Amino acid sequence: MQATIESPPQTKARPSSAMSESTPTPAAEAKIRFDHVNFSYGTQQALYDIHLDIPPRQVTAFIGPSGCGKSTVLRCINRMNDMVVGARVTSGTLSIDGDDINRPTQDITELRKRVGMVFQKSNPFPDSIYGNITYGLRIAGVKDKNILDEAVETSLRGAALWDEVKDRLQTSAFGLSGGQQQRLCIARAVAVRPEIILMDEPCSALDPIATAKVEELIVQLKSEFTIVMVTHNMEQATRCSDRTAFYYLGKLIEYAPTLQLFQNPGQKQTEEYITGRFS
Ligand SMILES: Nc1ncnc2c1ncn2[C@@H]1O[C@H](COP(=O)(O)OP(=O)(O)OP(=O)(O)O)[C@@H](O)[C@H]1O
Repeated sequence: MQATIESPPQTKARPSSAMSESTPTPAAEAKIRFDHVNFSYGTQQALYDIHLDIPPRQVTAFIGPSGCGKSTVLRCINRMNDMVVGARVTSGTLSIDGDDINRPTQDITELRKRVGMVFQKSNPFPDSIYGNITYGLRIAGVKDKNILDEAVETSLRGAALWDEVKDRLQTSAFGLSGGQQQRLCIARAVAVRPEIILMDEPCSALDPIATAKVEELIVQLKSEFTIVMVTHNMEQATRCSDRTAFYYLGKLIEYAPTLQLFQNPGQKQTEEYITGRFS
């Protein structure tokens, strides 16, 4: 039996090696499902038998030491790893709403419409605030100014940025502070109404006040979006996420409700990592 989201807590938290001996059971509520996924960069295997269900409209955090594979798992979800020559899923299935996203007929542009991404370092386009938010809609062919205006206001409100920027929408996005730029990038991701938003260490370049705003935003956004975030900050995982996955050396060691994982870890390696006794 795999680490399905309906399982009782004790059975959710298990090492991937234990999962690999089991038979998958469909989880009706899984938005994203990794089913025994192995992944390699060329000849170097980076992920081993990743098996987890990510529920819809919750925040799932990925934690673990540097190089353990968190970002690789995240980038499998929107096939960002395709951009690396030789990188590929070597076995297993990764599905969203039951559809295998690595099937030959998968349209990558469609996939990336469904799966937005926010990066570690904010990356506004060299354009106005308005231009940044409307970019995705304009390349999708939306020309109606009323629709674009409404999307700008809704997205900026959704990213808790509207009040701060509503009087300077036509000014450069580079004129915003680092924290505002990161919230702008979240608003830009939200504007195209994806189903899933991936966040790779979204607060690592921010000060504590900007971090608090982005964390608050992440918690608000989960009412509409499925959020998966990589973080090195365990307090952040505790504050923001519903479920946490701990990885080590390319393996999923433990996956459980966040409070359970931090208060009562089921694996020795998890306990050593979260208590800072990891060697
Ligand atoms: N583009 C790449 N080409 C080759 N190997 C890569 C590439 N990206 C990552 N790797 C390797 O895959 C493994 C997992 O890396 P990944 O970046 O997913 O780890 P991570 O847990 O996100 O690390 P960090 O916390 O430092 O960002 C590492 O051994 C890394 O060297």
